[in-house]
Amino acid sequence: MDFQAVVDQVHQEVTPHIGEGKVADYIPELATVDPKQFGFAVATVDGTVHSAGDVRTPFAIESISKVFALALVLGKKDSGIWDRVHREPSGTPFNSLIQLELEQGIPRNPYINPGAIVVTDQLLTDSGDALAAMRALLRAETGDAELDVDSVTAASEARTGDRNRALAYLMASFGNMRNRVDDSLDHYFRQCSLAITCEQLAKAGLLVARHGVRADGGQLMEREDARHIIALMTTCGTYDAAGEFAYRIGLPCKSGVGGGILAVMPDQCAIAAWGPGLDVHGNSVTGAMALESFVRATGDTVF
Ligand SMILES: NC(=O)CC[C@H](N)C(=O)O
Repeated sequence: MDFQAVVDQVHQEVTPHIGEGKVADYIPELATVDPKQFGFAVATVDGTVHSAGDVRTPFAIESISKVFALALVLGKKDSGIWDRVHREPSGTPFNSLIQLELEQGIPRNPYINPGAIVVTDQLLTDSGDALAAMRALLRAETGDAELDVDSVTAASEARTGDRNRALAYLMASFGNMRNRVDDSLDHYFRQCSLAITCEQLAKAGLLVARHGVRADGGQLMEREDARHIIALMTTCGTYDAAGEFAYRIGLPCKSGVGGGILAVMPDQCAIAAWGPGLDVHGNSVTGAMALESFVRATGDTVF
């Protein structure tokens, strides 16, 4: 398939819509991002990248980091993580508290905020430094030794992170946190603030598309673990819009409020779309549009 032609077509189709949606403003630093940006990149499993638009502009990875945190935790056998987080779609917003109390502090899945905080807490226990582990992984998979946290965004997340604190302390009250709540949250806020470009995200996503095989050929996790990560992207990766994403796009996706969406076509490619304007569920408007257009052009879905 001529992926570059497909990527160019996607870019052309989305261009009239660039700027649509609303940038996240509950994290003040994200509100300063120019909404009139858009990038689209496809990395095929052989490592080739095709891209168009603003594909070398860094943006905050936000909740897409949850995929990589889970990969690192699953890469270590017997972490016991599935005793601490379930695997069902929540049908609620990513930072909702309601279900968490009703379900005794066990989050519905690892891709909503409480689930991701538990995963980061586990990674902190396993590695001694969750942020360092994730940054090292992303540096290795993207080939960019400079990839790092945007400290202004991280400070902004921490300053306005009361909802995440409430989630974490509620879980602690049920005995579902292993480290000091503030320590785990510090790693969580910084992992969300890692700055990544669209091209880099597509490359890093190959880790998932290749079922755990790293850029250097090593195996981060077992093939079955990667299959689980992909399944959860389909059912929970875009929160209370996961059903709509499966219907419209038909690819496993993980979104973040920085406007990025990572999608994978297992054993074929990883696709990254970025547009800062979000819909009411916190998913990128142009990112979703781009993925829809990509699937229309290729005819490839997992269904
Ligand atoms: N959906 C998201 O990207 C949420 C991540 C964001 N850092 C938060 O914790 O609220």
